[in-house]
Amino acid sequence: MQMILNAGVALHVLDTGPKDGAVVMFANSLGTDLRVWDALIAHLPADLRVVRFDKRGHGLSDCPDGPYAIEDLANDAAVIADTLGLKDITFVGLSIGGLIGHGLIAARPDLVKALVLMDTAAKIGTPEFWNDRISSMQATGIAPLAAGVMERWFAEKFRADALRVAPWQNMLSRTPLEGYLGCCAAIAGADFTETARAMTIPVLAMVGDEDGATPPELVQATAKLCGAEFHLIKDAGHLPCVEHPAQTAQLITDFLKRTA
Ligand SMILES: O=C(O)CC1=CCC(=O)O1
Repeated sequence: MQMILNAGVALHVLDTGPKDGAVVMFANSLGTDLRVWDALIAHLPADLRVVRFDKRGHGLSDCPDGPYAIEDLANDAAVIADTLGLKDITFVGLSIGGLIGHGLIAARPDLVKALVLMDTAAKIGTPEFWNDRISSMQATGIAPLAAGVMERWFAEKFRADALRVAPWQNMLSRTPLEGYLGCCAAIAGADFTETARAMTIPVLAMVGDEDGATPPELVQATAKLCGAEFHLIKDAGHLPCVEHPAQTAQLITDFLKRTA
């Protein structure tokens, strides 16, 4: 574990695997921290250098005052990459993590050689949708709404076992409100349609068939814009890395081999 500083904001980073291994960098979703990748990473080849981080306002990273812009979050990723000397990154972005990936490619195309889009799109929702979410969360806090969010995050089969859902609901409920709302504002302002259209690097896209946050049609539309290959994960919601870690790790491993 280490902390990397970007303009006074300390970011929690985990950098594992051989330092000379091919680099895979992971960015997680709204209301989750880097543990969302634990199960998937356990299925990846051991010779990879795996870097993951808690975006600002989440996990063990600092929570500066919001709102944030997606460019702030992409800049955090760039500073982490530069501090660690990362090159030729395959960037894996889940939901807002995918927007961070697009932002990183737009700002620092020299860093990224391939992109994996998991349950994400070039533009997620509308500014009105996110402003409504910000207003209701400001009024109630996160915890009272967290059970409803689980219906978007997980497929029906997974939700049948309350003890499997509990850690993720707790993770969401314990996210700092300022950090969560700051990231909602970043999503509201993010539109990478043109970046996606201009994509020249290889892209892999995948989505759960029961994703209630970024539905399959939305993810597939972004995949088309990027010229990406597209995979539908059965019996999965918005976090297929949690529900189907072996399958999603295999898709990434095969993609890494094809793009090596
Ligand atoms: O609504 C959710 O919690 C799902 C989600 C949307 C953007 C993101 O990162 O997660």
